[in-house]
Amino acid sequence: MTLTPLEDLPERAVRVRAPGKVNLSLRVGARASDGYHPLSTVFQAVSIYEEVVATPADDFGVSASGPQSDAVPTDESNLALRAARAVAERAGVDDGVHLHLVKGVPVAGGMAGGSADAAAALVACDALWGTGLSRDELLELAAGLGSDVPFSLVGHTAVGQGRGHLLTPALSRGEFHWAFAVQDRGLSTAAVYRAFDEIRHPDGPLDDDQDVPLMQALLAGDPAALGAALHNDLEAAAIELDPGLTEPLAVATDAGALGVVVSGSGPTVAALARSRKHALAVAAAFTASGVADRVLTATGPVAGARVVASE
Ligand SMILES: C[C@](O)(CO)[C@H](O)COP(=O)(O)OP(=O)(O)OC[C@H]1O[C@@H](n2ccc(N)nc2=O)[C@H](O)[C@@H]1O
Ligand SMILES: Nc1ncnc2c1ncn2[C@@H]1O[C@H](COP(=O)(O)OP(=O)(O)OP(=O)(O)O)[C@@H](O)[C@H]1O
Repeated sequence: MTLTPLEDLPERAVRVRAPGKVNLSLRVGARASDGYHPLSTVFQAVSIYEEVVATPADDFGVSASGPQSDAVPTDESNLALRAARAVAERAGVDDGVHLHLVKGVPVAGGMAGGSADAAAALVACDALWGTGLSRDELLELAAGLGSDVPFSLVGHTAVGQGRGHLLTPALSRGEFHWAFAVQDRGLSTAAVYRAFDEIRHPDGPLDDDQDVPLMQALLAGDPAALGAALHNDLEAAAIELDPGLTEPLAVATDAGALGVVVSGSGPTVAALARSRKHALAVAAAFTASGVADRVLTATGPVAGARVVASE
């Protein structure tokens, strides 16, 4: 990724980077009366980043550049803009801010790109305005913006419960290597959950014990065991809405991926590789077979939203 050179930043700019994510396991219960599904999920933050540059302004505004940035709304629905307004309201700040988003994470791709923008905007506005909000206050604002936003703040590896917003850090050893098959066409998260409701009718509480082998694989830093334990309850629903997704899943398996899974609500397909070299080989197989509009490689886990430049 190309970062804006420090000397090109406007006066008093704060630049924050936040990662995309993969759900290593995503277990989904029955839709509750608030419209959300209870989750038991294991998040890993990966080295595909959103960059948010916050500069002082009279009003609130947002712009975006990078792959698929045409698909990012620049009106009040933008999650980063909503995050900035939430910080201003909580801290009683009267100033405005301009946010420029450099998109690296696929848009509507199941890797929490908008959530990463929101987490980065929370951190950037807190730093720009010197509001000094506590970690807990930022996490509370994050949860109010979206289920995935708290994890984008925290990063690394974490178990998510509730709507996915209640986080417990998880131990993970070493570095895991990924290849991603990205599609230009996105999937709506709400539509995938609705398709899940049509296909599956979960009863009883979520059984966290099913992820014991996955947690052990993370603790041991064992990619083969992690590959075997990858799981996503939303995968069938994503495939129903986008049947072409079976192709990248099959290509990654043929290329020797240790495990392959639809990322979150899709349509990005995540393949776990043996090494960086193997991740490049899986990515090359995605490209050669024409099953992806774009391919990415990454490692995980990585840190959550962090200031990378401030002046
Ligand atoms: C698929 C995941 O990415 C897995 O981490 C998340 O569950 C989605 O998180 P998100 O994009 O931050 O989702 P939100 O913006 O909170 O919700 C979007 C929509 O997804 C559905 N939704 C989301 C989270 C959840 N636990 N149950 C749901 O049913 C709801 O219909 C909601 O209206
Ligand atoms: N800053 C933003 N960047 C991208 N999309 C945004 C943003 N703010 C709002 N959106 C809207 O949210 C939708 C989903 O965006 P996003 O890229 O976060 O999807 P996603 O990665 O599939 O989300 P998740 O994995 O959290 O379900 C987009 O189609 C867009 O309309």
